[in-house]
Amino acid sequence: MENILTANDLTKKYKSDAVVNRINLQIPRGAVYGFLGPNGAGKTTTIRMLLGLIKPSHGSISVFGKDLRKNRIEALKEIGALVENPSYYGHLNAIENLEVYRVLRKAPKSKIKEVLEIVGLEKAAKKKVKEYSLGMKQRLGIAIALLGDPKLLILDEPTNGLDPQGILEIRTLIKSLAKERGITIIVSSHLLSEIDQMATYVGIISKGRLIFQDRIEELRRFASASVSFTTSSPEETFKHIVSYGIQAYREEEKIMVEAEDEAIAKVISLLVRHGISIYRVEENKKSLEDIFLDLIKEEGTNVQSTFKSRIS
Ligand SMILES: Nc1ncnc2c1ncn2[C@@H]1O[C@H](COP(=O)(O)OP(=O)(O)OP(=O)(O)O)[C@@H](O)[C@H]1O
Repeated sequence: MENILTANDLTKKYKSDAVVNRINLQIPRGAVYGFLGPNGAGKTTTIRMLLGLIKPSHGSISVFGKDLRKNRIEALKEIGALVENPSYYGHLNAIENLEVYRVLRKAPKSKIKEVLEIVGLEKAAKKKVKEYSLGMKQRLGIAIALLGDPKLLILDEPTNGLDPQGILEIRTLIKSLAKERGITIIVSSHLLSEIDQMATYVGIISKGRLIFQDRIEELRRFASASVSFTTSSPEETFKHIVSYGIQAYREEEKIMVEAEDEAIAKVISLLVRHGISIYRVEENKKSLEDIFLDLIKEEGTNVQSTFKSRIS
């Protein structure tokens, strides 16, 4: 699939600290790309570089096949963004706020009604923005970002601070912008549960490094279950399973095996053949949240090294 945005070796250093450290991003056309990482991981810094708001210390960014450094104005025309608390004129209503940006963007007047409808603010269009809820303000921010008919929308933590209803509304809006309008979206968050519910691709950043990037299904694959065997002789059980060529590991008295039907059936018949009593066979599903936490742990984990091969 064609990448609408790529970043190579992107790095930002403050003094000698690399807060974004040689990351490679690939954002496929039409994706909702969840840019996930704990607070302070480097999401905002990366996004600010993608938007040309700060200069990378090293590396390059290409938007729609063009180098951002050389074609800044042209590239940025195709991008709409909502980055941290946008400033509004509180004493003006949504239409009046949008008018300010419409003139700057040189968009036609008809755009204002259109974007208000897209974000579901048409009924509140004449209300003063200072009376808006945070969720409404975020939707107005997205409306402003849509004024220039962007092909790529970059949203930095758009659901931060919202109540569950507000979060749901923004999430629904993001999904529909991608699905119905074909807009590619990069959306950052520190919550995997958020990203899980709207993203088709995910990039995970931790301490300035990109530690995973792929389709969200690939991340889910790591949430696949393992099966634990509790038997009369863990030692023997482990020995037999491994000698049969099935991957297994020990967790105290339990022997863990990947939960593929064939493997489980083989293990059971093997143990029965060797006269080992099977007390319990249990399925243990690792949640996506567990995987995310594993990934961002200080020390590299098995999961992380498995993921490394997925990052180009
Ligand atoms: N202008 C700056 N000078 C020095 N350090 C900075 C500057 N801007 C950001 N940082 C540092 O870079 C790191 C990454 O910050 P960044 O805001 O990109 O993280 P983030 O992933 O967006 O987190 P959050 O969700 O908390 O905003 C942080 O440790 C931050 O303190």
